[in-house]
Amino acid sequence: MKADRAPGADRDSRTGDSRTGDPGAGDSRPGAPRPGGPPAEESCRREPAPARPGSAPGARPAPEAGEPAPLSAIRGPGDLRRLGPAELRTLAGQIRDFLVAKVARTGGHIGPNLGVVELTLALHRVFDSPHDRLLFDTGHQAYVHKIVTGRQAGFDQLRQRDGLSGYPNRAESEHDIIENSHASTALSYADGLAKAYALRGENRHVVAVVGDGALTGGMCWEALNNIAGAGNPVVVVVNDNGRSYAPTIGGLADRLATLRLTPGYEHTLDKVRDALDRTPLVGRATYEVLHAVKKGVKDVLAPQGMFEDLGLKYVGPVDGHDVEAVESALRRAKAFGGPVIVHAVTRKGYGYRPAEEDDADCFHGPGAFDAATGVALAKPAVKWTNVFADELVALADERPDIVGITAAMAGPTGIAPLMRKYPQRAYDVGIAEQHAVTSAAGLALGGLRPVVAVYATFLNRAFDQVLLDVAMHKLPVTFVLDRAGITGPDGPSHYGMWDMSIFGVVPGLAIAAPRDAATLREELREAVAADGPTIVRYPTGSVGPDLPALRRVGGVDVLAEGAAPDVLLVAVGAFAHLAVAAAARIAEHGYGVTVVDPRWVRPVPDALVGMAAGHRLVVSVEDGVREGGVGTAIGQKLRDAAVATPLRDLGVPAAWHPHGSRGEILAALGLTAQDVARDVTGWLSTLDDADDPLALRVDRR
Ligand SMILES: Cc1ncc(C[n+]2csc(CCOP(=O)(O)OP(=O)(O)O)c2C)c(N)n1
Ligand SMILES: CC(=O)[C@@H](O)[C@H](O)COP(=O)(O)O
Ligand SMILES: [Mg+2]
Repeated sequence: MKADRAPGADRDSRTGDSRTGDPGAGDSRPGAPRPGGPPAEESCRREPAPARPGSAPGARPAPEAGEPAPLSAIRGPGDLRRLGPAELRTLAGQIRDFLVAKVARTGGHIGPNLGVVELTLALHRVFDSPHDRLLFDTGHQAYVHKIVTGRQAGFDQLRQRDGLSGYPNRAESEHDIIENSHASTALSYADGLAKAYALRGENRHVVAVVGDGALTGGMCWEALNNIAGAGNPVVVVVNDNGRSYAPTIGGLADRLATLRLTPGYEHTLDKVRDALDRTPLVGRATYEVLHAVKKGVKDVLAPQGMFEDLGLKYVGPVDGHDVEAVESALRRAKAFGGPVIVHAVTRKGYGYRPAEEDDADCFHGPGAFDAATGVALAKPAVKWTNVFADELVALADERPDIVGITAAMAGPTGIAPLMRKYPQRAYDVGIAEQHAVTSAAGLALGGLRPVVAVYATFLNRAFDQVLLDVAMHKLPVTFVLDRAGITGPDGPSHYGMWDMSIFGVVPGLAIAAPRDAATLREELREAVAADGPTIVRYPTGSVGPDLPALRRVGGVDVLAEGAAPDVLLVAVGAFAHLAVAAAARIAEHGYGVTVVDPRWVRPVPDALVGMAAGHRLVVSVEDGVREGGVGTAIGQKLRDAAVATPLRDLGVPAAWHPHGSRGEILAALGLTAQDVARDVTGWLSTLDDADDPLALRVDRR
């Protein structure tokens, strides 16, 4: 039973990647489908499903006459189990309509979720959540799971402050478990859960849904090794749509493609089966014999030894958009009683033409868009990512040793333009940040100048590789961290707030935090010219206007200064704009403020010591975690230099801050110009009154 297409007028597919304003990632990237290689299956493009006679081309066929409208009646998984095939078909179509209508308004992971409608329905019909545990790797594809577990009403506030999370969330539902949006963790959770149930004698199934992209992450294979070894009844559902953002790369992707795209094998089998079904008596027996032969045939034509050699039973490939076929595969897996892989072949964006035809990333995670056309609603703006992408290509034009690395995010991190212009000098390593770092170390040892572009939050998992494989070897690798600081809609596991603290302690590694486009270009060039490892980090979203310096002292830019040296306000990165605005407010109270941008924030520049000694108070403000951050490091440097000027450091508290918009979260943390001005003015007036300059209370909220 095939899925229905969501309604959709004929419309142009969205042009390019709205994240980077990239006019559309050509597919000349390494690892992209080879010309003449597998069919456009990986491009999430597909032939439109056959519409019912009489319906408009591309429109979803009208529900079958007399079918009940099941979506509104679905309040929990139990309601799914009462549905027959026709109602499931209607429900799948209604869920697609629902997803497009809601996510068009809020933005979110529409593509991944359109691809798992039937898969999720089948999961909840075969397994008994929450007694059985359903885990979603990365979790961005759990909207359908939320729809069928009683949370339809929350989608109007999807990913908004105090609204529904875009990922599973235990506070929302007993059906949810993994809240971490970092890929490749679900199988390890599943291994642990299954071991716990086995030890406690609890008869509960553990099912983990993992994407083909997440499967390129090393932790998955560590987990599979253990799952196979433990022999517990873990069901691993590989949601294979051939994509991360771009087509999934590497040998694993090729093997999965072989499995799902061996038309000869599947076609031959269908033909043989049809022919024999028409042959009475002997036909059936003959087919059973052939079916036994099938294993051998399959091993030759579509070798899935990869999994079976690990000791994992393999079931599939199964059409992930056919609820009955998926259910049948899941029931077999459930009954198997040991570790089993169910290989479901799906399509990202399935059933919504703008997503199906979006070659960039199949509407992986767009902002708000016009449901009728798929066109992004946000006005294109120059983003930090665009500035980096352009400067990297300029650098590559000048220096043949410059190469780029991405962990399956060439578009979102700005590596795509380099990949298009110099396909041999840009590497997509899959969702494998640890490998990306040490592979970059290898590239550097080989005489090249690697630039590793990842989101700040994802570099956390590669701390050891940065520390020992790169920095201990003093290798000139540059890490460009996009989405540094508070991002917003993706919630706490996505906040790139840890980098200046955890990587700030790495010996020999220098961290730059540009404040605008001009300093991003300048500091990127300084970074790739450095002898040792460097990080350049900047926030999500559009880049503000350039903020020129009055002068530069020892590498530190002076951005503003007042009549008297009352307070030295040290602004980290993009917070320079906030600091300059706060300084104007503080000046209204008669205090003089010197605003400086250190540019290179770790190690702390020496020039700050002299500047601090000449002021009554030092205040730092950073879009990063406060504990162990730049402010902490400045305080240590002042103490080491016996400079007694009191210091107060403002930053993001080390805590799990709930999702919302970046502005809302920063305001809630007191990181606005108004809040900073109020704090600094308060501290200065305390200094005026106190005879002990250190009698400063820190009454941060
Ligand atoms: C460690 C890590 N790196 C990068 C990402 C960004 N990311 C989110 S989803 C995604 C692609 C996932 O592909 P796949 O697992 O195949 O799921 P699909 O979106 O195709 O359903 C990536 C790279 C992440 N969440 N975690
Ligand atoms: C699930 C995931 O990790 C990414 O898809 C993330 O949601 C992208 O974030 P941006 O929207 O900031 O690119
Ligand atoms: Mg995928």
